[in-house]
Amino acid sequence: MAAPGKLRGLYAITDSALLADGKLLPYVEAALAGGARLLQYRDKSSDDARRLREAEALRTLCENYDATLIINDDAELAARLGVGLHLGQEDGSLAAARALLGRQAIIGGTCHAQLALAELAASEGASYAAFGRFFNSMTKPGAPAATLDLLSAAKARVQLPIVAIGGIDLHNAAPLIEHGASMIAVIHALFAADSPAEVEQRARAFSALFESN
Ligand SMILES: Cc1ncc(COP(=O)(O)OP(=O)(O)O)c(N)n1
Ligand SMILES: Cc1ncsc1CCOP(=O)(O)O
Ligand SMILES: [Mg+2]
Repeated sequence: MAAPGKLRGLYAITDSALLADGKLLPYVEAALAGGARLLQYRDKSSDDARRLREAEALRTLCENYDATLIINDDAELAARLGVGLHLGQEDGSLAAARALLGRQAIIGGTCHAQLALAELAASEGASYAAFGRFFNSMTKPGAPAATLDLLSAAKARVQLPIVAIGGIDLHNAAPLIEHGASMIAVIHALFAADSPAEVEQRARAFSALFESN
């Protein structure tokens, strides 16, 4: 199982549009330098060769910063690289992914706004339960809405670290942590930036929220 300290802090997620034009590696490195603990490679394309190349490069970066790479949606790619995995409700079985990736792998599951999905994820061997979206999300506007009350209930009932996602920025993140999120997953408010320096500054600010909570 994952070391407990790994599953607390900023969870950075890549976006192919925001990180086009050579930005992927410098912007991700900046997020890691700023303290991101998990890095999810989220690329919806079917260009398998590029996906493998990029994921390998991200794995090296994560190793350099003692962070963990998580692959979105693609259990085979995660197995090939020996890294973690995030699965949504339509992305296949958590139990099968656990069998494929082994006990040590970090495997997360999307639970939208439903405690029952989190309890199921726990029983199937997930490492964390992800709830959200909590706010308006530019990246995934149609994701089901979750509330702070749900987070409190999940903290009390679900035996897994909780990830909050969806429209999270530096102004709205703190209450999520106060209500039980052990990680906050961020795309737009981290990577829609003009420079790697700006990404690093934002990542530091997100990470600092976990020191005071
Ligand atoms: C940490 C985290 N939480 C939720 C999601 C959403 O997963 P999913 O519902 O499968 O949607 P896509 O991201 O695949 O569009 C996630 N990726 N990461
Ligand atoms: C993948 C995903 N799942 C629920 S909301 C979301 C998008 C998160 O991105 P952003 O931080 O830009 O709202
Ligand atoms: Mg998915």
